Amino acid sequence: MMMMMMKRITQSMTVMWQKGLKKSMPSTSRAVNTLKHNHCYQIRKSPPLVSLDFPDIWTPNSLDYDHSPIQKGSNEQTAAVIDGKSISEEIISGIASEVSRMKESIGKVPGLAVILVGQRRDSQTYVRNKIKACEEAGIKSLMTELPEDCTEDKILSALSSFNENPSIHGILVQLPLPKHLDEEKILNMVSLEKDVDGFNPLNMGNLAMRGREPVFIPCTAKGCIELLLRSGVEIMGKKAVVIGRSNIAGLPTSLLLQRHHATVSILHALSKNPDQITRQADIVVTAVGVPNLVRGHWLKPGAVVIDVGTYPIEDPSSEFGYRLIGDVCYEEALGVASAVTPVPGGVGPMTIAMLLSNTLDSAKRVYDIT
Ligand SMILES: Nc1nc2c(c(=O)[nH]1)N[C@@H](CN(C=O)c1ccc(C(=O)N[C@@H](CCC(=O)O)C(=O)O)cc1)CN2
Repeated sequence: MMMMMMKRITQSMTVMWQKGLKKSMPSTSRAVNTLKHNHCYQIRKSPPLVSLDFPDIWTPNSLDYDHSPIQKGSNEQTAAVIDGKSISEEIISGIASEVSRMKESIGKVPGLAVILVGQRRDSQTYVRNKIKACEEAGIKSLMTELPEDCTEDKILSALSSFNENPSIHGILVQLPLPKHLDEEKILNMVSLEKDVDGFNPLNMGNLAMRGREPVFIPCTAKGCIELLLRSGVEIMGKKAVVIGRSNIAGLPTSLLLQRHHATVSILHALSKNPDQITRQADIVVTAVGVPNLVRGHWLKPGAVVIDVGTYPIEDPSSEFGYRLIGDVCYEEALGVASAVTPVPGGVGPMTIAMLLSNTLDSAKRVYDIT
């Protein structure tokens, strides 16, 4: 009975839709031909896909930047500092124990391969830190360094040999790549089962889709969620704002927060009145690399703030002549938020811990260890 009623409703809806369509469609073929030449016909074609390929440039004109002086220590500190460095050390020490058990039981260890192209100082530091962390955890690492002007073929051939190497369970290409290289083509070449960065579009697509599981979750996004969970922050049902929509950090973090059932808004360089949107958020994750973008008054009292941004500024007094600052005006945030990650020592070390965790998971999958 129910089925029949449903069928009738569907049929009558189809008839109504067709009638409506007929009304708006010309009845003779001559009229159809005439329409093909005017813009009404165009409306029935799919609209062109809007490209995301322009860079999100955060200029003072695109945003209501607040240039008022930073309120250093004027408010009493309400926020706890989320110590990403020590949390990451704890995680890496757990990974080291698992690796040592794996070695004892099957005589194998996880292996990570890193490809670094060019001489960017920041990329060199991150890769050095990744290799050092692998050593601490007992993970084998291989590294291929290529010159700035290397050809795409050189990278593809290095990738192909790592893809085939059974002692390598994770492969990453350090980003960004020099401009002349086709990042998409290169990342597509990383075998899905070894894509520990989670940047293969199939992994990212599966992360975005209901009922699908990515093989790997991008490390920075995973690190942000891990920091929230380990700090006892509830995500389900909370309003989260992610500032930035990069493939490396903003996009996967917004997808992962959705998976954890937050209500997610994404802000970018063309967003209007970003401060009004962030002020409603329980959780703010910012990943744009604009120093001090998020001022104290951008935050709701008690919000949790995760700062992914890192921006080097000259500092002759520091060991390497520079120091890093984040997207968040840290001193102001401390007086408004309930918890804040510092830069350095917040999300950065977690990115590396999550890379090791993905590499260990990959090896466990290969050797069928639970
Ligand atoms: N292939 C990838 N490329 C890039 C990624 C990535 O996840 N995969 N993310 C960023 C850079 N990144 C990892 O590669 C990364 C950034 C920062 C840190 C970190 O530990 N930062 C420290 C400070 C380090 C310093 O002394 O400069 C901190 O914040 O405390 C680790 C990894 C872009 N590219």
